[in-house]
Amino acid sequence: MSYKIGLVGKPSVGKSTFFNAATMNDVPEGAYPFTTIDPSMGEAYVRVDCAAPEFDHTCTPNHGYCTDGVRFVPTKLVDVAGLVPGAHEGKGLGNQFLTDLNEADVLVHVVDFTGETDLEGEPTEDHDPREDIDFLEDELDMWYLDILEKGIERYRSGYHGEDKAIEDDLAEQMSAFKINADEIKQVVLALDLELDPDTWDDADKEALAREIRIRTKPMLIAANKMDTEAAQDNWETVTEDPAYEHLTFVPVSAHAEKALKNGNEQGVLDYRPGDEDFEVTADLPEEKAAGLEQIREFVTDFGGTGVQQALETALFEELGAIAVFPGARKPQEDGTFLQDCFVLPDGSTAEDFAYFLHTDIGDGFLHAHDVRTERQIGADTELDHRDVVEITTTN
Ligand SMILES: Nc1nc2c(ncn2[C@@H]2O[C@H](COP(=O)(O)OP(=O)(O)OP(=O)(O)O)[C@@H](O)[C@H]2O)c(=O)[nH]1
Repeated sequence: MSYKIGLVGKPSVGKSTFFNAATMNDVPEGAYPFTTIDPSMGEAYVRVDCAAPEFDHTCTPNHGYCTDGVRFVPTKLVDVAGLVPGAHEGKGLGNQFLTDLNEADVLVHVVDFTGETDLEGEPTEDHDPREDIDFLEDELDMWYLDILEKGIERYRSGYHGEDKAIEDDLAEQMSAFKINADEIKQVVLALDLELDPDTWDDADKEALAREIRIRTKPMLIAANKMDTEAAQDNWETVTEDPAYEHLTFVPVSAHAEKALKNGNEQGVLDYRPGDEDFEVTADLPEEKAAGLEQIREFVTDFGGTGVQQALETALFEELGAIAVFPGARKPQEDGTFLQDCFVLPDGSTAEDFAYFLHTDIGDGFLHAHDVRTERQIGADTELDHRDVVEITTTN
């Protein structure tokens, strides 16, 4: 299993630039974990501080790569195409769009913060980026509401027989969103509603759909084009608006990330993705050098281009995932060390991790060790981000 981060956004916001920059990586040949012929799916990487230096060894990653103690762990990035203009006028979201959305564990909504593209992606002035955020949230809520209503229908038609509970029917109908009956029950009660759809009015259903959407489809806003004054002018207005408190914003310049990755590829600069600075290693024409200095100003001010930051915040904060290294204190006989680093759901236990590695390892689970502290940990122990865990099996 590997996580999928879905990239969404209306046309011309810089989604392609973001996607291309994030998936363009100088990865050693053969180190790609996913083979795909789907151009809308790419390999991106999230940074995790490597555990190897703590053991005074060098890691040998199976997938991704590691530079100066920073491990680049592969994750899937899906370009969710088709946030179509006019969708809000009743056409609704396209099928492919919904299929892609269904599969995405977390969304990064790329928003043009300059306000210079309208809802259709055409050039304009003074467009409020909040409209884009509302637009996508409303569309998602309508989609969820539709499914919620189908669940209510199902309940009313008595599909589950006499002993039916509304949360069971809703969970069944919403199985693609990975939410169970218990969690649905919690949401209903948290909204002060009864577990009886006959008592829900339209506003209640909308609130319920929205709450389930927020819980099951975490979303982060990549405030793009922040290298421009227009975008910077909008930043405060939008991010400090209390109506958007439920969202996390990351300032991004997809353009800067793409330029730095290009420079790296051409061998004219040294840039490690996500870093706050880079080194120019070639003599460049004046114009190009000046352009890079502008980018330098941006990355030093904003702590990076924001592309890596957006992906990592989406995965590790919005989704709450953790990265875990399977391993031992010492390299193997063949010199390999900490070859893997896996991204797991929040709350994963030592036993979950064993099953994640292999069914046989899960079935034969005897005990696990926290390699750092050398303490034995039980099957039910919840793991933390960056744990190094060794599992002992009966076979
Ligand atoms: N200033 C600035 N411009 C950017 C940035 N990212 C993208 N752009 C520009 O925005 C325009 C649209 O970028 P694309 O990446 O093609 O946008 P898109 O959202 O994929 O658009 P479609 O391909 O039309 O769906 C291009 O002119 C880019 O050069 C950025 O970070 N800063």
